[in-house]
Amino acid sequence: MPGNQPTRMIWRDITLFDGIATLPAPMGVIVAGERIERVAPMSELDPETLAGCTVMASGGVMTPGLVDCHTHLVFGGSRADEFEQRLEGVSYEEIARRGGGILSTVAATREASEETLFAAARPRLQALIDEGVTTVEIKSGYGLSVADELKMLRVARRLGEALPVRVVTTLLGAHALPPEFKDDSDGYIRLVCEEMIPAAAAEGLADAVDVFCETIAFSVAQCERVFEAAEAHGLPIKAHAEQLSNLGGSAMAARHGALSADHIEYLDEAGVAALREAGSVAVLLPGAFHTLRETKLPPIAALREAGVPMAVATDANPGSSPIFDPTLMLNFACTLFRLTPQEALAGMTAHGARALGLDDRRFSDLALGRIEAGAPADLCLWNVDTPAALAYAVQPGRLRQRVFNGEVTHD
Ligand SMILES: N=CN[C@@H](CCC(=O)O)C(=O)O
Ligand SMILES: [Zn+2]
Repeated sequence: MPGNQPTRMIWRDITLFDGIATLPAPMGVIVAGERIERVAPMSELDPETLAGCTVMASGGVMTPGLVDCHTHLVFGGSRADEFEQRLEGVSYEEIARRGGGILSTVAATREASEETLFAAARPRLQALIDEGVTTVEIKSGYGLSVADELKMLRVARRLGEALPVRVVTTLLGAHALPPEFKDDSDGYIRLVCEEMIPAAAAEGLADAVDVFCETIAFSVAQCERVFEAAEAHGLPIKAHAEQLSNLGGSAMAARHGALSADHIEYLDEAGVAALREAGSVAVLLPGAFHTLRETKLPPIAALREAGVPMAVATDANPGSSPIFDPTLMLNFACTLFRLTPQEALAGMTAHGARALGLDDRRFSDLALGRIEAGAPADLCLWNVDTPAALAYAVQPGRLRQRVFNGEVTHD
């Protein structure tokens, strides 16, 4: 289909999940060029309008292209051995303290050339695309030196040029303490602030800056320094916070206007209030919760009550979430976190886009994650009866058509 597709296309008689709510069939969606031109019940589309359109499909469930707003899919090596250790009872934190975990991926990533990293990441990203992802965030964080972090970000950018997907890059220099700074974590934070962030900004390689605020990573004060450096370079911020303990990293990030606080199993009431006040998104990562067999649930009811938007993402990475399947995450978000299927879908569309600043809120006028007139035509048509069925069954292969920026890429 790519190359010779019609200029005006209609999907007719569909059930529509528009990013927030379900509009029952029969709805029609008209795409002209790269944008959505019209979204309306079929009864409101007159014969003249329909006559100028090529019918791409009749029936089915349409959603916005999925937005996976939290991944670490560029990395070297594998951590299958640690998976085995965890099955023998060694905890994620203990593995990290022994110098494994993130640091073992850092060693393999430093070792790998840009080419090797690109070749390894490409099929991982393709797996997400084949299950409906049209926008993906990719973090650095396994380089932990200026050169290696930039190398990772370059690979992420190249992936976005090579494949039909929007790639948003995030510099995660403050992910773990590299061995050469073993006894000098403040020294490493200085490197992140004074060299890494300026270098990534100068080369235009980072769309945002992230930190890992945790007892096994960096303190709230250190993360705040990173945020101040990001702000000085005009880069939006986000945080891995309250994953394994409650340090108050989310509230601090919210005070700095963070796009999102991610993981947040240990988020307390004050943290929920801070996210609400800042308009930050709570990014839920059920893949990590599942893989690490966590027991502390994120405060879903409090977030819901406060009206904090909840996003859902794969967290695809070699350690805590080696899962490259977005629709499985919809299911996990419901079964593990008790989101409704509609909330889970909004989490991987409209709210996922907001967690990246791509919802026309502050950093972009793209309005991704929504099916509405004027928005970029990133769409998925699914072989399911209802939007909820996408979260209900764990069944890859239900994507019938995928439209990226007005181009049909899967048919
Ligand atoms: N929490 C910190 N960072 C990653 C894990 C990375 C890893 O274990 O390699 C996460 O989002 O889960
Ligand atoms: Zn992460």
